[in-house]
Amino acid sequence: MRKIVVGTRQSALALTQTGQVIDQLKALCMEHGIEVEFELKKIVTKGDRILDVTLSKVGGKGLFVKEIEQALFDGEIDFAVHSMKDMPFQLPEGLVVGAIPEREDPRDCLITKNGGGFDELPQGAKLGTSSLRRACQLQQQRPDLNIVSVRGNIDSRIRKLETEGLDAIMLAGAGLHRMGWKDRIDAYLPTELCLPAVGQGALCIECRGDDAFVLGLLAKYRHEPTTVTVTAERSFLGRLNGGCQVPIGAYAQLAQDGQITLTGMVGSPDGKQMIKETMTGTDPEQLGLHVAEALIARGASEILALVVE
Ligand SMILES: NCc1[nH]cc(CCC(=O)O)c1CC(=O)O
Repeated sequence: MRKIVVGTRQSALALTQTGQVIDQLKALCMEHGIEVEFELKKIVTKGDRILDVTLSKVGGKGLFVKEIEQALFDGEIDFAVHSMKDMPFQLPEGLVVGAIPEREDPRDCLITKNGGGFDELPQGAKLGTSSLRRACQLQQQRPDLNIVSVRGNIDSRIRKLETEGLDAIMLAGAGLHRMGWKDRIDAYLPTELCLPAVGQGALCIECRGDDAFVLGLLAKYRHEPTTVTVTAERSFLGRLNGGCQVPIGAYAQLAQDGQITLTGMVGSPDGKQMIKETMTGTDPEQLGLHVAEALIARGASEILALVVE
């Protein structure tokens, strides 16, 4: 029987979502009469070791995936489960996205001290997030908010609500849903108020480009609407060169008739500058490029250049 070794980070969320992927793949194998055994391998990444520095200062997104990709190259693992939003735009030569499974809720949400929603945050409220994208969009609505940087895994961030005396923290709903912590969420932020990160709520199954067995299995697991919408969002990100952690958001939806609607935003961390565009099309890659180019025509590159410095 063929054994497939699955690589993952060792955070509670990573282990939970990888376990869920393996369970779904096992069911799929049963259905198709494919005999496979799965083994989980935990990998400690640089992003997990450096938790006390703002991500953008230590090298951005790639931090969570490099060691895992090395394990793929070395044949120590056969595929890896990542959060799509942690994936850099370009994969290294030889590795591919084997499948994008069905997306969880893409929205950001609030866990608040007083149990209220966004409108109930007190004047000058201390809001914990280290995402420049979240800071930008909430400060644009509420310049009085006092943004406090909090990093760490979602469990430690929730603890910081109390230990750091915050009024609220902002997290991706998807992570909390997957952990079974839905009841901790006090409010969902509509995507019109806070555009999610590119790929938020989606997973990325990465494997070797020449592993026909794994590719064949993963092809059965792919979710078409999620693949289309996330492809549009990532095409947008790629055109803006948004490889590291920058205030960029995007969200695409696919209608019954095949029309994709993509909204993209670029802003400054203080929310004083923010530009947004929405367009519709049928080719996800082209649509992503068009929305990015519309924002570039309105000064997106200049806004982003100030952040990266
Ligand atoms: N940046 C960390 C990260 N990467 C993926 C998720 C979970 C949500 C998802 O899968 O998109 C989170 C936590 C968060 O942003 O709250």
